[in-house]
Amino acid sequence: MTAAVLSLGSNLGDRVAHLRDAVDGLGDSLLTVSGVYETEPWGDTDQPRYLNAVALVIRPDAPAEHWLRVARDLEARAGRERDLERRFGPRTLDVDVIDVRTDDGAPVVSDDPGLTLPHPRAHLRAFVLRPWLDIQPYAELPGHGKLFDLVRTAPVADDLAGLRARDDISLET
Ligand SMILES: Nc1ncnc2c1ncn2[C@@H]1O[C@H](COP(=O)(O)OP(=O)(O)OP(=O)(O)O)[C@@H](O)[C@H]1O
Ligand SMILES: Nc1nc2c(c(=O)[nH]1)N=C(CO)CN2
Repeated sequence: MTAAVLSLGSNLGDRVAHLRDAVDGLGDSLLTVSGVYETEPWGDTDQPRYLNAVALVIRPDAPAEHWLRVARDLEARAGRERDLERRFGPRTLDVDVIDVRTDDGAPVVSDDPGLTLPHPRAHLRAFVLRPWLDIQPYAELPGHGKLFDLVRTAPVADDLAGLRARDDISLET
């Protein structure tokens, strides 16, 4: 069994529909999903604001790579096009694998560029950590510490003001 934390983001087209389709696409694997946050673009500021959320998924006998395939499938279904000129540019749907745990709760750690775990930029991203805190308040990002500490220290703390909870949108199925 592996459990994974997936980050979902959208800033092109019908953002809510893209997030809802992604959550639907997780099917029986979905354990729970966070609230939705409107967030300032990170890494490349000249683009529309994102809607972000985080999902917790679980599946018997799934290796960590399974979650990367799931992420890529969901992005493809949302018609995501890669702009090689803009690494952090706009997209219909972005699904990142943030953290994967085995049966005993041990984190999967990998420096494979094809699947780096935990996600190498997650500790810098308020748009990942704040929604994650909604669903696992005592979670730890391996190598970086507790979420509740990360969101209270720079650089994440400085970016929290740019997040707005969208309580009018629910991704619960
Ligand atoms: N934990 C991970 N989650 C998702 N993709 C990963 C991960 N680790 C490595 N990758 C690789 O990163 C490559 C680029 O993925 P992608 O285009 O989604 O990046 P990005 O979303 O633009 O940037 P970022 O990963 O910083 O959010 C993919 O080919 C994928 O194999
Ligand atoms: N706020 C926000 N900014 C981003 C996001 C995202 O999901 N949310 N995804 C990116 C892809 O790497 C780049 N920047």
